[in-house]
Amino acid sequence: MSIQILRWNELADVKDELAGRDWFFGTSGNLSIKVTDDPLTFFVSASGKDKRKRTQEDFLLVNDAGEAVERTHLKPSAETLLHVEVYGKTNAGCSLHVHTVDNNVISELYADQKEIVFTGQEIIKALGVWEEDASVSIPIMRNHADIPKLAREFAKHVYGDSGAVLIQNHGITVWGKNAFEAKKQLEAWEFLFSYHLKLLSVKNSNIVSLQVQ
Ligand SMILES: CSCCC(=O)C(=O)COP(=O)(O)O
Ligand SMILES: [Zn+2]
Repeated sequence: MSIQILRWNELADVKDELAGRDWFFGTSGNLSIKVTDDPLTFFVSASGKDKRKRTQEDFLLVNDAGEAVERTHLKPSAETLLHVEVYGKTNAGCSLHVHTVDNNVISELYADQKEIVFTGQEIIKALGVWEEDASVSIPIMRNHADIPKLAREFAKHVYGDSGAVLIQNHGITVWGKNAFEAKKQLEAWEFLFSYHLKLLSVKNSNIVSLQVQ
């Protein structure tokens, strides 16, 4: 099987799994997977598609400028330049971007701090951190409608072959060695966001019920 078909299927399978989690609200989200290093080419999701559907037009091959390398009527994701930054600055092989309610709420709640830190959660090991009572943090950056500007700001947080960035009231982008590693990371961050919001909500309702007693 050609490397292109292998990578296409790998990305399509990850897309199906994220779709199964209902992480592609209203056509939001985009995904990419590296195909060749020199010259850089990668498959990126076509813009505006319903990412819950699996079709032959889900991805197109683009170059290091995020432009289609073959004639196609498909448009690369509007946020392809962020994927360009990931492959330009790291050795990552896959990048995933989803908008969830939890990642948007966390990004809004902690926007002023420009990051959120999590400590002492077992799931942190899925992020490759194995020390006892370890902490992990994820940067939170402002959203920009201008995509080249968004990509330039995003690039400031891109280093290391795996990583993650929250974009305020927009979504999370993660990258990793391959599709499996990127998805693992995405699931770990979303677990931490969901846990944190649930904890805040339980604590808050306990305070309210104590006040009314
Ligand atoms: C419909 S959400 C607005 C665009 C966006 O943020 C996104 O992730 C999806 O854009 P794409 O061009 O990749 O479909
Ligand atoms: Zn987006």
